Amino acid sequence: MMSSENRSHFSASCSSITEEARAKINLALHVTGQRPDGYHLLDMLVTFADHGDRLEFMPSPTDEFTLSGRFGGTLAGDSGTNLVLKARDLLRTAIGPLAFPVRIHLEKNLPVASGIGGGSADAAATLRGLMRLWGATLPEEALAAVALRLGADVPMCLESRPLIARGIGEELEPVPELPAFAMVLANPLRGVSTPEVFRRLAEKNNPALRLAPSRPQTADWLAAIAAARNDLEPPARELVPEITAIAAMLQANGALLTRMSGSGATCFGIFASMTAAEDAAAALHDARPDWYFQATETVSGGA
Ligand SMILES: C[C@@](CO)(OP(=O)(O)O)[C@H](O)COP(=O)(O)OP(=O)(O)OC[C@H]1O[C@@H](n2ccc(N)nc2=O)[C@H](O)[C@@H]1O
Ligand SMILES: Nc1ncnc2c1ncn2[C@@H]1O[C@H](COP(=O)(O)OP(=O)(O)O)[C@@H](O)[C@H]1O
Repeated sequence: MMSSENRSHFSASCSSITEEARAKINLALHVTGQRPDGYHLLDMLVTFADHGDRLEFMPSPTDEFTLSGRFGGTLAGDSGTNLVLKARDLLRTAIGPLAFPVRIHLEKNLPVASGIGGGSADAAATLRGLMRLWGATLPEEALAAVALRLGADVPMCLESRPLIARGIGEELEPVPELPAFAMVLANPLRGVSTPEVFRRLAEKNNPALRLAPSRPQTADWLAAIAAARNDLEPPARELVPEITAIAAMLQANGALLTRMSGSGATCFGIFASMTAAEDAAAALHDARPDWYFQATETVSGGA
């Protein structure tokens, strides 16, 4: 039953709050070791796309969760295990009685289990949105701990701006010099299991990521990114051979640089302009209408 406090929240404000859950892109991902608990130590250069899922939050007499969007159906069957609801429940426990019932709607535009952190971005957007809706404040460390419990990528998705992430993703350093990139995200719509890719990794102690601290020019950044790696790409390519094909398609359509993001299978191509990226995405869509191609501009570090 709803308490009188909850009822007053519901009647006082039926306006909704929206949050963007931007796709996360690992421009580089170096696996540098493994912790005793099995988690891998990573060095990552990460940025975020101006494209992603969209969440809406509003007070409600009872908790509710609904889904829509191109990939909403993929998650509909197991909404009980959705990271959005895990984030809501963990935050509610941390906040206490202020956390009245909510209706949450998730427009799922990002492919699931695709290396661009859709679930992590949704969880982070839920933390941001519900903090606003509930008018709650939590010490920064407490919020960071809630985020990390939800997944290694959730702390960086809370930030959603260019950064270097180390450890398993809990050590974050902003990169304000990173420029925006015109990009195409490409995915053959075969989900990849992150633990399975890590299990197949042949070498766990690889050289760390080395980037000079300040490179304001896009061409310099492209050269630095090209010199880095995604160590998860070879094992992911074994699991999903289409990754090799999709990277070649991006290149054939004018990408200056292509790489896989996260544990795959999404690959990104960086283009000279948004017009070039949009033209490439349209041509790729015509070639494979059953795959996912999305032109997007990434956020700049200075934004
Ligand atoms: C690989 C990355 C790179 O950004 O991205 P995605 O491919 O998921 O997008 C992430 O580190 C993924 O983070 P996230 O998706 O939150 O992973 P979690 O749910 O915490 O972990 C899922 C499983 O992956 C493995 N895992 C994950 C992270 C890590 N540093 N080492 C690991 O070995 C573990 O087996 C873990 O049980
Ligand atoms: N809101 C959500 N969006 C996507 N996946 C989710 C969500 N909630 C739970 N999951 C589960 O989390 C796993 C990882 O999903 P996702 O974050 O999309 O992967 P990745 O980080 O590789 O892009 C999937 O197996 C999926 O079933």
